[in-house]
Amino acid sequence: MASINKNLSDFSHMEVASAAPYRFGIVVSQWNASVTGNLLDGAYTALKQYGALEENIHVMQVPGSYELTSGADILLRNQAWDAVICLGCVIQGETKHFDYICSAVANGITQVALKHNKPVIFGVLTTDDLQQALDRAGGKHGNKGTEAAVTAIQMAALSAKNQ
Ligand SMILES: Nc1c(NC[C@H](O)[C@H](O)[C@H](O)CO)[nH]c(=O)[nH]c1=O
Ligand SMILES: CC(=O)[C@@H](O)COP(=O)(O)O
Repeated sequence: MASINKNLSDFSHMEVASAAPYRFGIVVSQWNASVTGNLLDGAYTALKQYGALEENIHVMQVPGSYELTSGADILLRNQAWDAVICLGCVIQGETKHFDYICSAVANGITQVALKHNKPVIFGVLTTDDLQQALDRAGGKHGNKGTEAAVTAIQMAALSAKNQ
C-alpha cells in the first residue's frame, strides 16, 4: 500500500512552482461530505500556501463523484482555467456499483483533460471503508486534496512553460 509509507501532503522533497499566475477550478462532490470537505480544505489551503489568489480559485459542487467529469467539462468549456482539480470519495458498498463509478470517473476525467488540453487532476479517494478515506483526507496518511492541488500547480506551470 503506497500510502502506508508516505504522507500524501509531504512535498519537502519537491520544489513547488508559484501558483500566483494561474487560475484553478475545483470540482468537489457532495457524497461523503465529511471526507470531501476535508479534501477541499486541503486543496484550497495548499493553493493559497503556494501563492494562488482567492479570486483565481473557483469551487463548484456536484452531487457525486460520477458527476465530477461533467463538472470539469462545464468549467473548462465556459472559462479559461489553467487546471481543474476534481475531489471526491467513493467508498465500496455491497455491490459492483463502486467499480463502475471509479472506472467511469477515472476515464471521464482523462477524456475531459484531453478534450480541453488542460490538466484535470484526479483527487478522488476510492476506499474500502470510511476510515481509510478519513485517513487520507487530513488523517494519518495526509490529505489527497493537498496532493491534488500541488499536482495542479505543477501541471499548470509545466503547461505554461511548454506552450
Ligand atoms: N456511492 C457513492 C457515490 N454514488 C453516487 C454517484 O457518484 C452518482 O452521483 C450517482 O450514480 C448518480 O449519477 N458517489 C460518490 O461520490 N461516492 C460514493 O461512495
Ligand atoms: C460506491 C457506491 O455507489 C456504493 O456506496 C453504493 O453502495 P451499494 O453498492 O451497497 O449499493
